[in-house]
Amino acid sequence: MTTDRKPLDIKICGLKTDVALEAALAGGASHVGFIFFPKSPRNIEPDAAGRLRQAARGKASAVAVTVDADDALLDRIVAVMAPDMLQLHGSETPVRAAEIRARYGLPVVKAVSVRTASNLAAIEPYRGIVDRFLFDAKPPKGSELPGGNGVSFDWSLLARIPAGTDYFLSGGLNAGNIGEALRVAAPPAIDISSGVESAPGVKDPALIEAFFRAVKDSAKHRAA
Ligand SMILES: O=C(O)c1ccccc1NCC(=O)[C@H](O)[C@H](O)COP(=O)(O)O
Repeated sequence: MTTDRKPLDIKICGLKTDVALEAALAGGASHVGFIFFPKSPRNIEPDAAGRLRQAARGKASAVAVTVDADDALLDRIVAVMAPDMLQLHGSETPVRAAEIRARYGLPVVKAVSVRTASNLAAIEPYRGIVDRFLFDAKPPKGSELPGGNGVSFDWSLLARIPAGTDYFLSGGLNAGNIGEALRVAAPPAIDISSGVESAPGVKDPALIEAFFRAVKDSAKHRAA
């Protein structure tokens, strides 16, 4: 059987070490993400991220994740790390997203937090401005992190997204639930962070490998 579906993009986010990066690349990550948010256990300095992104060059797209960053921080990240893509994971407006895209000439991913169908309407003003969305769960009460909380949302809500919308399905994915997530939402791309960690901010190569294996197994399952 042949299919004209694009291969699934897979982003491993919150990388901080060579070992974790190697595991992500060995598994076949299309994207590797670096978090620039001091409150996060995954926070990384631009020069360290630049060294890792250099090792990923030609193998995976490097994504710089920021939260309502000002131009000074973005200038520094872009100059030092040279990302392929910018992920905006805060309350950036469509105007701000457009400014950032124009200023750096880089593709922009806008994170949107989802709990109910009405949250998905939030993407409409960003259409034609950003290159891709990332649908994540709303952070649990009390969390200081807008992402990386290991919480998922109702994937069936994504059935309402207009066909052709490019997005990462994110939030609470792991080797145990990715098969079901792919079956329910059939997303063009997926993103994972805490589901491949042994402790907050500590990526576990064995969990990364298990995640890629689960993705492959589920694809085999669906093709059979
Ligand atoms: O991961 C973080 O610590 C983080 C902090 C601040 C903004 C964004 C953050 N993560 C962004 C991501 O793209 C995560 O991969 C995404 O939220 C999914 O995380 P998880 O539910 O842990 O898989």
